[in-house]
Formats: sequence, structure tokens, C-alpha cells
Amino acid sequence: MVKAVVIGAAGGIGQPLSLLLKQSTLISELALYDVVNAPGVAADISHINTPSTVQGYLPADGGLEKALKGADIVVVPAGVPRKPGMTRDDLFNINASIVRDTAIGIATHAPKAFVLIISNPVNSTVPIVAEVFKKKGVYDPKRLFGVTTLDVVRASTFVSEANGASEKSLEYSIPIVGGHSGETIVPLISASQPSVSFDQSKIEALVKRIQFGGDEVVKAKDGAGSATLSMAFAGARFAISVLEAAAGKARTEYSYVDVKALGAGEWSSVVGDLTFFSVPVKLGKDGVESVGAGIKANEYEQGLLKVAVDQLNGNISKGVAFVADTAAKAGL
Ligand SMILES: NC(=O)c1ccc[n+]([C@@H]2O[C@H](COP(=O)([O-])OP(=O)(O)OC[C@H]3O[C@@H](n4cnc5c(N)ncnc54)[C@H](O)[C@@H]3O)[C@@H](O)[C@H]2O)c1
Ligand SMILES: O=C(O)C[C@H](O)C(=O)O
Repeated sequence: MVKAVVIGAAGGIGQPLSLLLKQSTLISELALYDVVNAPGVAADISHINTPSTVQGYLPADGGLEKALKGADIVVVPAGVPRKPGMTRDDLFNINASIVRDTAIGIATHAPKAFVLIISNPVNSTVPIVAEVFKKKGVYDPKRLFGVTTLDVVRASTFVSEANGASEKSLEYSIPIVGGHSGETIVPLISASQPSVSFDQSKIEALVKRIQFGGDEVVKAKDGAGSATLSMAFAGARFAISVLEAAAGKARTEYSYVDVKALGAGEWSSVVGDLTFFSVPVKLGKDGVESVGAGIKANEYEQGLLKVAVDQLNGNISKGVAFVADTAAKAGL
């Protein structure tokens, strides 16, 4: 019996993500929580004839507690999305407290669940969750994940398109490490599987497109939000990998995890003193089993990694400071 919870389930990501999770036979109970409209979304999805039961919850009458009780996995796309001209960091002022308060709820009612954070800015919101969990005495770095799968999905698509892949089903696997915003997203195209060969200017254009793929969608949606459908696809893929690994299957995914606590392994020389960094993680019964093998970055990619590490330092400190500064007010 597996209970999955979506926090922010009535939103642009939350609805299609809940739909995709409803299709998984690994999940027996789906709890959909939002501050608005969750019962309607749950009623709609509950008519789909897959085995899981579906229930929607609002904040009234202890809805968050009821949604989270007994959860095995909690996926969090709660918070506001970008509009054109904004960076992900511009969302910090609103989303930091939404994520902090959600984390307090998870620490209290589902302290053993796998927790997957989608809300931006991921580079800072994941450290916020870690700090809350530490204060509540329930932090298990093996179970906390920042979802960076959309960058992996985009890279695969963009590289495949650029390569003119005739076989459309051929999936390019490009290591994407670092964080989830602009220059903190580091594609290591030199390690693509299968390998690809482009001239340097093409590689640089592809790197920019992967790093700023989110902006493409924000611009095209013209004020109506950011990526939702591709994010739901990526979030469901990641959640299902975590559940499949928990059920005994070998799974490896890229994720923004606490490399300091987990041990960065062959990535140590890249991440230095950073706490959070997206790396390949081998998933197992209890979440992260180990950080995957290092990948040889060429000189150009080493330059990208340096820029990412510098920016991530600031993003992580900002999340940590937010919890320290607001802990008393938040009852932590
Ligand atoms: N990690 C990624 O790759 C990635 C990709 C796309 C979007 N995002 C981020 O995901 C977040 C959600 O995006 P969206 O397009 O779904 O936004 P949205 O506005 O469509 O939906 C967000 C939902 O969160 C709900 N919400 C707000 N506060 C809440 C709270 N305290 N508890 C529960 N629910 C709450 C809202 O009611 C809304 O339904 C944004 O921060 C966005 O930047 C991340
Ligand atoms: O671009 C955004 O703000 C949303 C998301 O992080 C994305 O990469 O699409």
C-alpha cells in the first residue's frame, strides 16, 4: 500500500501531475491538497478506473494533517510561478514561506515520507525544507529531493532535435548537474549517451537553451505562468522512479540533494563545500542509496561548473538564513 500526496494539487502542475500519478498502479491512495479547489480536482480524477483511491483536502478541518497522515511520498508543486521578466529567485519572497510551512506540516505528520520539492526557486526551497526538518529533528537527507528532472527531459529533447535524430524514440541521456536556474544548470553534453558531435558554437547554443528552457515557456505563455505540462511529466517520472526503487528496482535519476550529508563520492572535487547539488543518485528502498559515479567534464564544462557552484552558494545560504530568521515566528 503506497500513499502519495500532492501539495498544490489544484495548480497548473498539480492537476496534470495528479492525473499522471493516478495512472500508476504502484500508488494505492492519492491525497490531493491545495488551499483552493482540491476537492473538485480529486472528484474529477477519482472517476478514472485505475486502482488508487483519491481524496481532496483543503486547509479547513485539519486538511493538511489528514492529507499527510500515513504518506509514503509527498510531491510539492505549491507556490507561485514566474511571469515574463522575472527570475526564479524573484519568487523567493512568496514561495519561501509556503514551502517552510508545508515542510513543517510534513515534518509533523509524515516525517518518514520521501519529499520531492518542485516549488521554485528549487536552489533555495530545498535547503529551506532541510533546515525545517533539522529543527524538527526528522531530517533524513536520503529522503529529500529537489526535482531537476525537467532539465534532463529538456536536454534530451533539444539534443535529439539538434542532432536531427531520425529515430524519434531514441532518448539522449545528458548528465545535468548543479542546480535548477539559469547558469546553475550545467549540461555535460560531452558525456551524452549516445554520444553526439557538434561544433563548439552549437554546443554553447544548446547549453544556453537548456539553461534557459524555462524562460522559453514563460515567454510563450505570456503572463499565464511557466512550464506545467512538461513539469508534470518530469515530476511523475521522478516520483515513480523513487517508488519503483523503493519496491526493489534499480533506478538512477538526477536530483538536487544534500551532497554534504550523503557524501558526494566522485563529485566531491566539483561540489567542494556546497551542501546541495544535483548529481546522479542511485535510488533504493530508503531513498538515496549512493551518489552516482563522476563524469569527466571537458575544460569548457569545468568553467560552467565553477560559475554554477559560486551562484549556488548564495542560493543555499539564502534559504538557510530564511529559516533561521523566521523560525521563531513560524513556531520552530
Ligand atoms: N522544479 C521545476 O523544474 C519547476 C518547473 C515548473 C514550475 N516550477 C515551480 O512550481 C511552482 C508551481 O507552479 P504552477 O505553475 O503549478 O503554479 P500554479 O499557480 O498554477 O499552482 C500553484 C498551486 O499552489 C497552490 N498553493 C499556494 N499556496 C499553497 C499552500 N500553502 N499549500 C498548498 N497549496 C498552495 C495554489 O493554490 C495553486 O493551486 C512554482 O513555484 C513554479 O516556479 C518548478
Ligand atoms: O522557468 C520556470 O520558472 C519554471 C521551471 O523552473 C522551469 O524550468 O520551467
